[in-house]
Amino acid sequence: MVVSLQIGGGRAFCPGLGRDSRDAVALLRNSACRPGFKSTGNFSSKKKRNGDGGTRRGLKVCCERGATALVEKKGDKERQSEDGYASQLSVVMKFGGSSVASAERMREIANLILSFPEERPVVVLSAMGKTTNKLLQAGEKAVSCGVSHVSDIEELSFIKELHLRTVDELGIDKSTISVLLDELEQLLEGIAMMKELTLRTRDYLVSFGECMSTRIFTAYLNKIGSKARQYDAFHLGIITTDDFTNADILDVTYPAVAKRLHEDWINNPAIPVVTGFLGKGCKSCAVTTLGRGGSDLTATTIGKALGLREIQVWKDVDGVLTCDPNIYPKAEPVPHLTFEEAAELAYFGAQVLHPQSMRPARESDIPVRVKNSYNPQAPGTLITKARDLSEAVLTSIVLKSNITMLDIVSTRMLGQFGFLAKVFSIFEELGISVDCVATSEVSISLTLDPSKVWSRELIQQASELDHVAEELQKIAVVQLLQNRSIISLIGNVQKSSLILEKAFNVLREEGVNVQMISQGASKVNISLVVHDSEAKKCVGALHSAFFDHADDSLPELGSAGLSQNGSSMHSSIS
Ligand SMILES: Nc1ncnc2c1ncn2[C@@H]1O[C@H](COP(=O)(O)OP(=O)(O)O)[C@@H](O)[C@H]1O
Ligand SMILES: N[C@@H](CC(=O)OP(=O)(O)O)C(=O)O
Repeated sequence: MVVSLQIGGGRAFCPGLGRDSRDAVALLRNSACRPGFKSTGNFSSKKKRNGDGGTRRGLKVCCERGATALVEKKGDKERQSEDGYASQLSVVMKFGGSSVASAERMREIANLILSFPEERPVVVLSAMGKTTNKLLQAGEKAVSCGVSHVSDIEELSFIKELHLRTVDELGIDKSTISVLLDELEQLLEGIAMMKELTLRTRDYLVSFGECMSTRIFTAYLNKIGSKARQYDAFHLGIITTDDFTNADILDVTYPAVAKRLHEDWINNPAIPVVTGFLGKGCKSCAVTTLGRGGSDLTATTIGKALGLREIQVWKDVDGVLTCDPNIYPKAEPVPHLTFEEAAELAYFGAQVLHPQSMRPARESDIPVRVKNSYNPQAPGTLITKARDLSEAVLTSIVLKSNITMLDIVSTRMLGQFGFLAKVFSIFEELGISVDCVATSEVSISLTLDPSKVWSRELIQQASELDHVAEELQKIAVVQLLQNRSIISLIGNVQKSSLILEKAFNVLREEGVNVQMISQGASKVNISLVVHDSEAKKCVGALHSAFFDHADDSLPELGSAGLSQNGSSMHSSIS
C-alpha cells in the first residue's frame, strides 16, 4: 500500500490507512517514515480535536530525530490497554498441553506463530503434555515413599526424561531447565520429609510444568532468531485470591500486566512467552493456580489487560465441538458462539474451555478464536458478543458426570415462607456451591458443583455432604442421590419448546426417566439430570437427533417426556 506520510507541524497523515491504527504502526516501523525519520517503535495513543469540535483518536509516534507524527485513525475505535496505552501487541496465542507435548510440536508451534508476521503475539503456554498430572502423581507418591526413595518416583523420571529430551532435540542448552529440575526433586524430598502435600505446596509443585515449557520454548525461539522473553505469571503481575488450586484473578492484575508488558516491549521488543495457569496469591505471595485448564483464563486475562484485537486458544480439536468427541466421536465443530453460550458450555463441563475464561473476553469485548494446532487450516470456532440466532436451535450438548443431587422437601406447612432462603443459607454457611436448581413451593431439587469441591480430599467431601444433609434435615426431608449426570443442551432457548419436545421424544425412545430439569435465566441452557449409567447413551441419541441428520423440523408429536413426572422431577422453566 502506498502511504503518503507527512511529518511536519507535529502532524502526519496516512490516506487509505488499513483496518486500524496498528497497520499504521506497522507501516511506520517498516518503511513509511520520511527519509531521515526512522520510527523508534515508541507509539502511544492520543486524542486529537477535529474541525467539528469532536475528538478523533490517533497515534502519537516518536521518531528518531525527536519529531512527532500523529497518524489519524479512521474506522474502528482503537483498543486501549488497561494502563491507557495503545498496545503494540496484537493477539494472544495460547497453546495447550497437547500443542507443546514434544520437541516436534514446539517446532510446529514456533513455525505457526511465525507464519503470521503481521501479528505481534503474546504467547501463553501450558505445561508439556501430561506433565501437570505427572507432577500431581509424583507429589502424592512423595507423601508416603520416604525421602531416600524420591529419586525412584516413576513420574519424576518421566518428567525429567521428557524435558531433557525436548531440550536436546531442540538443540538448546540443558541449563535452561536443569536448575528447575533440581528444585523439583528437592521439593519432592521436602514433601516426603513432611509427609504432607498441602494445597499451597500442590500449586507450587505443578507450577514447574509451565515454568519449564515456557523456558524451553523461549530459548528455542531465540535460537531460531525470533527474539522472545519468558515471563512467570506470578512475577508478571497476575494477582489472585489465595484459594490454592482454584484461585480467582483480581482486578489489580490488568493494569499491572499491561504496564509490564508494554514497558518491556517499548524498551526492547521481544515476543512475550507467559506461563499459563499460574498466579500470585494477594496475601500469601505464594504461587497459586487457576484451576485445571486455567491457561485459557490466563490468555483472556492478558487479552483484556492489553486490549488486544483477538485471543486465540489453540487446542487439539477443530474448535468447540457439538459434543465431547470422547463421548460421541461424530461431534462436529461449531463455527460461531456467543460469550454467554461458551461460558455456559464451559461451566457445565465441556473441558475444551476453562469455566471462567470467557469473563475477561466478554468484559472487554475481545473475540476469542478456538483453533486446532494440529490442523491450523480448519476455521475453528469464533466466540463473540452476539451472533445471528434466527436459524439456531441447538449448539452443543455437554455432559457432566458423577454429580450429587439433593431432593429437599419441606416438613413445614404448605406455603411456608422463608423455606428457600433457609435452604440456601445452609449452603452459604457451609461454603458449598450449587449448580442447577429446580423448585416448587415446598420442595427443591439441586445439584452440587463438583468443581468447587474438586480440590478437597474425597473423605472431606463425604463428610461435608453428611454435614449438609444433617443441617437440612432440621427443616426438611432430604434425599441424597449420587452418581447422577447433568446433560446440558446449549442453544437458542427462544426455541425451547422445540428443543424440549425433540429431546423428550428421544429420551422416551431410549426409556430414560429425567429426574430434574432446569432452565436458568441465561436462556441458553436447558439442563436435564439423569442417572450416570444412562447418560452416555442419552448424549449419543440426542446428538443423532439434533445434529446428525441436520434436520431440525418438528418431531412427531406424542406423549413425550414432559408428561413424565416422577416424584423427584421438577421443571423450573421460566
Ligand atoms: N465440546 C467440546 N468441544 C471440543 N473439545 C471438547 C469438548 N468437550 C470436551 N472436549 C475435550 O477437550 C479437549 C481440548 O481441551 P484441553 O485438553 O483443555 O485442550 P488444551 O490442553 O489443548 O488446552 C479435546 O481434546 C476434547 O477431548
Ligand atoms: N497445565 C494445566 C493448565 C492448562 O491450562 O492445561 P491445558 O491448556 O493443557 O488444559 C492443566 O493441565 O490443567
